[in-house]
Amino acid sequence: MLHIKNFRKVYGRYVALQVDNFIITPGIYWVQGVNGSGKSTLLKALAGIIAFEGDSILHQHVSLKQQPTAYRRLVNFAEAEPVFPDFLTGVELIKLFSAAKKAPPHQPDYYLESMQMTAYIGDPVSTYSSGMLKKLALVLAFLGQPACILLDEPLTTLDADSLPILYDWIANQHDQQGTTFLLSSHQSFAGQALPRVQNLFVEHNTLQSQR
Ligand SMILES: Nc1ncnc2c1ncn2[C@@H]1O[C@H](COP(=O)(O)OP(=O)(O)OP(=O)(O)O)[C@@H](O)[C@H]1O
Repeated sequence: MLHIKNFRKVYGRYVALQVDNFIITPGIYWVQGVNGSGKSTLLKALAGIIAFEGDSILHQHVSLKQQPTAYRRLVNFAEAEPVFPDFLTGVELIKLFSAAKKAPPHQPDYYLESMQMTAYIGDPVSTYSSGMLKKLALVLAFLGQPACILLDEPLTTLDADSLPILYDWIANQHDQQGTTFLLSSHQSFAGQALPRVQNLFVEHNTLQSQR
């Protein structure tokens, strides 16, 4: 359960997003909103990547503001358009994230094999296509034992073969670990392969469960 409390994000004088009190119960959520509505702002803030007023509290006691390290170990995030230092290889990034997230040994192997990434994962990320970078960002977001995984525009740049694999990862992680997912998109959800998806809307500079 994620409790968003007295949330306010301003860019200069512009109030991009305000969420007074919102509880996200365990589940898989499709966070929908038009371009510029504030989806990335919400996910980055909840991931602890950008500063905001208010707090995000996991499981009623792990506060992003009070226990930032513990919170960030439990809340994983993949950017819409991931950027990594060019000179690092996928393997090095996986090692870095595995250490930070305390991932069990060999946890990445399943993801790398199922998304057919083993042939290039040892290469520098400067040689990756946008889809290859996206897959790497998705693998990194599953490392450790996250209570919550935030995926910003997870479907963009993924090829048709990779989509059902990602849906399998999400469904298995949710069923086996109880991980909550927030998946943002400007489109309606159309992935029948993923059951029990609930809708959330970022509209009118706030987060709501109904239009
Ligand atoms: N760093 C920033 N500085 C100033 N304004 C920003 C910044 N980042 C976002 N904004 C503004 O905040 C609002 C929300 O942006 P955000 O990127 O969160 O939207 P989004 O819903 O993710 O959009 P998209 O679907 O196009 O990715 C927009 O009006 C945007 O112009």
